Amino acid sequence: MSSSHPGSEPVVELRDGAVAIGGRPVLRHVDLTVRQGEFVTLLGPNGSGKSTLVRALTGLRPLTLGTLHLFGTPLASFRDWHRLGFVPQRSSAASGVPASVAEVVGSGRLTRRRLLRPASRADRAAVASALELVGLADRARDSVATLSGGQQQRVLIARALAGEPDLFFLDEPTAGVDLPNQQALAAALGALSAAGSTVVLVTHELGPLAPLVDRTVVLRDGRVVYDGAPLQVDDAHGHHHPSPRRTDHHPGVVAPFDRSGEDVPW
Ligand SMILES: Nc1ncnc2c1ncn2[C@@H]1O[C@H](COP(=O)(O)OP(=O)(O)OP(=O)(O)O)[C@@H](O)[C@H]1O
Repeated sequence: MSSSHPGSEPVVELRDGAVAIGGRPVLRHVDLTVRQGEFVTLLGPNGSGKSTLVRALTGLRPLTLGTLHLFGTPLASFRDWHRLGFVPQRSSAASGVPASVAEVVGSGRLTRRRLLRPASRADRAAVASALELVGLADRARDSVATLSGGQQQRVLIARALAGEPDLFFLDEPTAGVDLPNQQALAAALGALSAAGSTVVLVTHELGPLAPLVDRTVVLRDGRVVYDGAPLQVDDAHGHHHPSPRRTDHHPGVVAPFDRSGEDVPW
């Protein structure tokens, strides 16, 4: 099992995980351990099962086979959902109901708040610091609908950050997002990672996120075919190159392995 943080606690442990949807196998024999503080990217072609894996790891998509532990607790008895943040794929922050940026971000505090209690000073501080982190502090009072698509994506990330998760899942957060917004996102995730949070990120294109990554997992046809040192996505050629970045921060990192035995993992 590959790990860039060999000494730290596992926060996700999936053993022999399988997911079938409508009787069709989508994930098969997936073993994945993510340790506290790791920044892991999930790569793989369209339909390889990346989104399904993230949904399975967050408990949203039931496993057909296998076991999942979150923070050392079996999924069935796990209750600390406020420890997880999740930004799903292709979601929009604008709902049609007029809502300010601060309101949307504040909704990310609900898993930490008692029902019907007004927002506390801690809630307001968490919203403010999440907006600061994604670079939207000056837009707090604006209607979400007035923001660009990339800024709305940052609002959703701030909403997840406002819950102060220590395990953060993002499904293609940079898809369709322009470079300045990608850079703002990279800065936010960099700060989160530097503070010790664990990040699991699905992406097709790393862009400014590349320097943050300390481990890459590649899926193909619902299986893990690579788990090891960071790879860079080469969109033009559809394959990956090993990246020299960040492994030098982890001299204990084990050599990457390729479970398929092929040079190019997809
Ligand atoms: N709700 C669903 N109903 C039916 N099939 C599904 C569903 N969710 C996923 N699948 C199928 O499971 C397979 C894996 O899908 P998934 O979205 O996990 O892949 P992905 O690697 O995230 O793809 P992409 O990069 O396009 O987002 C695909 O063949 C998809 O059609």
